[in-house]
Amino acid sequence: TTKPKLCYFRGRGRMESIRWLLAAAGVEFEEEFIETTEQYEKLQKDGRLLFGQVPMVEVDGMVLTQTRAILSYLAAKYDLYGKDLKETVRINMYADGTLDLMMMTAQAAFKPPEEKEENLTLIVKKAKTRYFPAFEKILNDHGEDFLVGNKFSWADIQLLEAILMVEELDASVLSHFPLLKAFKARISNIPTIKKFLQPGSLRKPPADSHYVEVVRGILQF
Ligand SMILES: CCCCC[C@H]1O[C@@H](O)C[C@@H]1SC[C@H](NC(=O)CC[C@H](N)C(=O)O)C(=O)NCC(=O)O
Repeated sequence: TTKPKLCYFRGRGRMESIRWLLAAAGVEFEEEFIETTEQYEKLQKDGRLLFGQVPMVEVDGMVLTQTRAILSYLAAKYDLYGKDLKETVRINMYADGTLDLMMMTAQAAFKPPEEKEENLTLIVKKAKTRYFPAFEKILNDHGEDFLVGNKFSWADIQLLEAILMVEELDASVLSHFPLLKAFKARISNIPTIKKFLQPGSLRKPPADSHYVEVVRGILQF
């Protein structure tokens, strides 16, 4: 079978959660990096970007865009989306929350220098006062190893990804969240995730100024 092909910039952005989900599911994928405006315009001209945007993933004979549509398709395809609708809606709630948090970090690199520090402080504050307390409570109330149905799901993958992303901004961010600390250790040790966290995997580094310049140049913003 042909591997899924991911088409995005050479960075995290909105594509990183898709890389995480595929890696956690043990699915190998290929990547096409958009480095020039010509590449981007060709994709648009060829009608491969429904709304003229990326991420775009070619999988199962389809050309998919819209990050959440792609994530939910892959979560369902790899049995990471709950056993019934009530589990699925909880996974969606948790996934949307972590996506909101991760999009804040994705856009942080694009803030003007004078706003950078304040914005990063705000992200860590949101993580510590809004998102992590919610997940700490879920783990506490359900007393299970995973967020939903005592089974590994897409929600667990996104929460770990979000935790690691915020720890890159403030390494002590979990100091008041013991259950999240244990969750992080547990999920990081799942073999497919452990492998993805090692050097040499297709995981992307935090955005640097070169990445920001390339994306700005291509998207003309
Ligand atoms: C570090 C990542 C930040 C890079 C910038 C990205 O963050 C997003 O805010 C924008 C980009 S991602 C690239 C952007 N894609 C989207 O905004 C997709 C949004 C869509 N709802 C989705 O979820 O996939 C893009 O193609 N824009 C061209 C343009 O709309 O004409």
